[in-house]
Amino acid sequence: MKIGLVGLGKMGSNLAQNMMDNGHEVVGFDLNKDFVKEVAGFGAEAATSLDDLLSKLPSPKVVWLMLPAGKPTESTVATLTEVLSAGDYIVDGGNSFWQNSVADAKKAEAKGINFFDCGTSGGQSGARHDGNFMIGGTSAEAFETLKPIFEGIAQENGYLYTGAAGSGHYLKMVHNGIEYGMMEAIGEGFDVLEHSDFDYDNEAVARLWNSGSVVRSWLMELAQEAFSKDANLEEIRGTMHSSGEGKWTLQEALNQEVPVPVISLALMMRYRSMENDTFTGKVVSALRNGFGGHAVDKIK
Ligand SMILES: O=C(O)[C@H](O)[C@@H](O)[C@H](O)[C@H](O)COP(=O)(O)O
Repeated sequence: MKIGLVGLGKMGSNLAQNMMDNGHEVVGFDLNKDFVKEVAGFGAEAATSLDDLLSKLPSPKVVWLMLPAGKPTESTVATLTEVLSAGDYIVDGGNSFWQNSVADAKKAEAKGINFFDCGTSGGQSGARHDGNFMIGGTSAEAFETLKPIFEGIAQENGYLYTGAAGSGHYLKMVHNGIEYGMMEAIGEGFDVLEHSDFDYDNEAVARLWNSGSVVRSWLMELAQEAFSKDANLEEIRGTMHSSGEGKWTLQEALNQEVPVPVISLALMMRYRSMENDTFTGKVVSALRNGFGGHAVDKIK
């Protein structure tokens, strides 16, 4: 199949190579010309604009987006919905908010365009080989056309058509909520070890836990790899950025009145990590001092 891939950053470029390895042709476009050059070097056909990309695709056209969630994806989907024809396909492979996907699908489907929201997991290595894909969209019947692509680029059992548009990105959102909780628990465990009176070797512990223990996992393997390069992670700060999916999971859980204490605290810890000091801390410290005369740490 010939696929138009828009967005050739780390994920898009790896996905392009994965698609080509699996016998598909890729026409690639990115606003960054260097990225286009790079995938052309791997054998993809280079497009100079979105229009150029579309002109190089046979009908029905399959246009796959690997763009940052939010404006870049939304504006590209809006343009594609205008210019594509009934029977064409849009696949949003980014981390879009699921309600945006529901709205995008509605507009596309009103013109007869098939819309699929595809949560993509497995990081950069998953995009390159044996990825994991959670796909909602227009219909199971329309999905049959895209199936051969997923058969090749996903690992065995690594893709699922989950039903109506929005359900793919909804599932990816919850997946990432779980990811927040798991990573926070791993981080906290190593923090306790770090503060203990014993002298643990973090890399050796991660390797041990990866060798048959209950908490063996890809995340633990990544921890092992990180500790192998920097035994106590002295070179990196503990600020934990977030792109929104943990927040969306919590918001959805609140809407549905589902208790998610672990995910919500993991998210709060990410926010806390972004501040050196907190106003909460100052207020609590002042109050302790007020009622109990407890010491406060002065800034100067
Ligand atoms: O499953 C995955 O491969 C990851 O979840 C991937 O999609 C990405 O690394 C996260 O979106 C980061 O999310 P945060 O920036 O919110 O941690």
